[in-house]
Amino acid sequence: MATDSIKSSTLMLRSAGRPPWYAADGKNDPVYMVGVAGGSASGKTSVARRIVQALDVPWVVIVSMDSFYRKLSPEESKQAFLNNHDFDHPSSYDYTEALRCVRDLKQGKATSIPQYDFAKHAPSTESQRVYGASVVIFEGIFALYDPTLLSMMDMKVFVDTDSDICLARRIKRDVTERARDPIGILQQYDRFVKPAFDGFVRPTMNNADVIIPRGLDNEVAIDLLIKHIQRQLDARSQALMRPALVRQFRSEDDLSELFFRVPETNQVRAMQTILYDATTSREDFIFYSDRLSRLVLEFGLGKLDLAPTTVTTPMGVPFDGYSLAPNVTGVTILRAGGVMEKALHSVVRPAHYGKILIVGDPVTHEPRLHYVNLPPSIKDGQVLLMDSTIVSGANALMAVRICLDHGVKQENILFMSLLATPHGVHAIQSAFPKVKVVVALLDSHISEDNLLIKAGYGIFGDRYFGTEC
Ligand SMILES: Nc1ncnc2c1ncn2[C@@H]1O[C@H](COP(=O)(O)OP(=O)(O)O)[C@@H](O)[C@H]1O
Ligand SMILES: Nc1ccn([C@@H]2O[C@H](COP(=O)(O)O)[C@@H](O)[C@H]2O)c(=O)n1
Ligand SMILES: [Mg+2]
Repeated sequence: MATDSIKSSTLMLRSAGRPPWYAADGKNDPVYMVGVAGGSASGKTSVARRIVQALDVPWVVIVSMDSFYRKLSPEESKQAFLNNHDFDHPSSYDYTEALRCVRDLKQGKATSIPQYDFAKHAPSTESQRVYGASVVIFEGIFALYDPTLLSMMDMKVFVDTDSDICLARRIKRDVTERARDPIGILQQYDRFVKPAFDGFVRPTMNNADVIIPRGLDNEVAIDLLIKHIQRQLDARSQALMRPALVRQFRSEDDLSELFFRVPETNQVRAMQTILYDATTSREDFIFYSDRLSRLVLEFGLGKLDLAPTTVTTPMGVPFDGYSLAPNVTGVTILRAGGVMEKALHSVVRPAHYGKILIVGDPVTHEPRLHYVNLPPSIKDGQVLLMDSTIVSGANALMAVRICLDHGVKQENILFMSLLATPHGVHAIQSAFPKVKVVVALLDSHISEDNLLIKAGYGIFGDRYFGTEC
């Protein structure tokens, strides 16, 4: 039997969408949490997966309580293999660990979720890294048991399936997926599973907002549930993203002292004019983008913390200066941020390079994280994070969060961009107040859909790479 099939799985569908930290200014709580409880094999995991499928929203994570079974002592483990260990008592779970994960996710933070191996009755050595979610589904027999966890849930669901059906399904599942034999399953069921369901699990039905009789078979109830969650998410996302609200945000005066703008000389204004001119040839667009990239990088590098040093000149005179930052990682946010890499190579010799690929959803234009490649040494030094444009700030927020998750300190991040909106910069500064932001041009004109800087250079990547339609 494949090992994968007997490990508990924390299903994660988080490839797309507005990340929860988009509104990480502490005022909004955009993470929607659903608890799904019920007896063993009642269909909790199946219902949770159906919700994820039907919601079709990005950044959804299912956290299974399987992940939080306590580690057994050697004697307990021996008994477990004899079907004589009680996995159905509330004390068999590590609630502190479950709370740590759920709290992180609820706050829009990344977390590490332990994995469980049912065949070994033991946690796996690996854990699963989750970068955060807009919707968290917490499922397990005791999902509606702990008061602190209950207080974090926006919706509480109990799956109520006939116990005979549960037992039949459990036998089938545990033989095929959890490396068990039917006799052992029945022994464990009589000794622990059934009494615990009656004594501990069923009473948590009282904590539920919604009870789903027959689990997955109850398409009407599941449909209603999904529609309700969708409505809640829509309401939240409108409050967060309505362009009118976003546009009335901030001017340059509202930005913190860690925002730096390249001084607007005539040369800078002229380059801006060329880039903004719809008739500019691609050749010129590339030339002046590269030039502006070098300028913003040179200017931004002036904001890096440097260590003082003294050297001796050829005349034998000591000279007090600085050593250029020894451990710098240049991280480009692809696709458009990649154009700044050329300039980076020409002005600095970073020790390392990294790439984060974020692509806008073709329909919603929300950011999707596709690829992350960051060197392990990134955590020890300063990071130059680069994107050509900051509009809503959503891509930038995602990229900063990923760097933090790789151990980078906020104060070591310098975010550089050619063109930004004040509200995009403000979004970064609200979420990550210690990050320095350096831009060449600031423009507060934004299109109705909140995607383009209206008076700006259009879609930078398309003009630079010649992929305009
Ligand atoms: N409505 C259903 N019809 C048939 N099989 C189902 C149904 N719901 C769940 N199952 C199967 O029953 C087993 C237990 O379901 P699962 O969702 O894992 O339950 P739980 O997470 O509550 O233990 C799984 O093998 C699953 O595929
Ligand atoms: N090593 C273990 C750990 C747990 N169990 C059983 O799993 C059941 C909970 O999972 P469901 O997906 O069925 O909700 C629970 O009833 C435990 O008895 C186990 O058999 N072995
Ligand atoms: Mg399950």
